[in-house]
Amino acid sequence: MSSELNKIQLPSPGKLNLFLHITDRRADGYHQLQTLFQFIELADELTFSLRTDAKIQLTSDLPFKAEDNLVYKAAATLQQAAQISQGIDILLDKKLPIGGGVGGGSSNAATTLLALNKLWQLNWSLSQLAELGITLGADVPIFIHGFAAWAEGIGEKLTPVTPKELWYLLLAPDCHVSTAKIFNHPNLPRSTAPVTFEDFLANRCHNDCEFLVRNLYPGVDKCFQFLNNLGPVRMTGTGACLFVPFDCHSDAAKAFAQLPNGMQGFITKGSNQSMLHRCLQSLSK
Ligand SMILES: C[C@@](CO)(OP(=O)(O)O)[C@H](O)COP(=O)(O)OP(=O)(O)OC[C@H]1O[C@@H](n2ccc(N)nc2=O)[C@H](O)[C@@H]1O
Ligand SMILES: Nc1ncnc2c1ncn2[C@@H]1O[C@H](COP(=O)(O)OP(=O)(O)O)[C@@H](O)[C@H]1O
Repeated sequence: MSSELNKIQLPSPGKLNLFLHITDRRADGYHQLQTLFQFIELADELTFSLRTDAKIQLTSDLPFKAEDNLVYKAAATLQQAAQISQGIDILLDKKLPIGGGVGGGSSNAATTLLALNKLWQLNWSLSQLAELGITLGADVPIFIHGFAAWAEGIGEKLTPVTPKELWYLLLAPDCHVSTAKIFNHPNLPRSTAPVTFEDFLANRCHNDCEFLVRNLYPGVDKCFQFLNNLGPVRMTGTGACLFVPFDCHSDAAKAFAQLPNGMQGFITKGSNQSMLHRCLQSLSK
């Protein structure tokens, strides 16, 4: 890559938790998980342009202060950790549902760390960036590493796996589920016995948050019941998004066509390598 690089545009893809089991709760309140992360081809877009001063300027149409955005926090945290006096202009074009369990905030933070590592010529390793990233959100490391993974711990112990790259009908119910609210709820199951990848392949896995979220959010339950007529539904993360797998695009499209007006749905493909990393690889050629 050219050392004169001063602008870069990168995708920031979402993820699905193909299953999510809670196996324990740590003394600090965080939950021990087993989950399988796979990327989807649906993505936000971020544009980064170097500034001549040290300011970090973020433009987005999200309805909260730039300083509260994980993109800004990622840039500021890296700038401080690397003791860099260069700044950045960032434009965030949001396409992923917010607070939906597709990990948009964490993905945006990871894309920011990877982009600034290049533009600020820091040469940090992926492991260094992931270590910094986990202080911003539990899912940042998976987006930094960019491969589908079996995850344990709080989501940071990653083993690459290659589940089938199916097509998904993804539905975003019209509500935001707070991750903290679900994890703090007394009725959340917290002692699912550990499973293996073979259990996943044999369809012996589920999402431990799903039942509770459907109970607390009638809008999620309504979408769940609708999708249940189209195929095996599952929730991603702590919700609210739901997905149904299909073997091919045309089957997913047929199901999509049956969505009632007003339900926000997407057809997207699962991917075992993040489109961000495919893009970074093609830039380095
Ligand atoms: C559980 C997952 C699975 O992908 O849910 P989604 O957010 O994607 O729905 C994520 O790891 C979530 O990651 P993220 O949304 O970044 O969570 P964080 O900001 O780190 O944590 C939000 C809050 O959730 C709780 N929390 C989070 C992760 C975890 N393993 N145990 C927890 O108990 C903590 O109370 C924490 O304060
Ligand atoms: N760049 C960002 N994109 C989305 N949400 C963000 C971002 N920065 C901060 N947030 C905050 O993080 C919360 C969780 O957002 P998101 O990552 O989309 O959820 P999830 O982890 O459930 O997929 C939002 O409600 C919002 O307040």
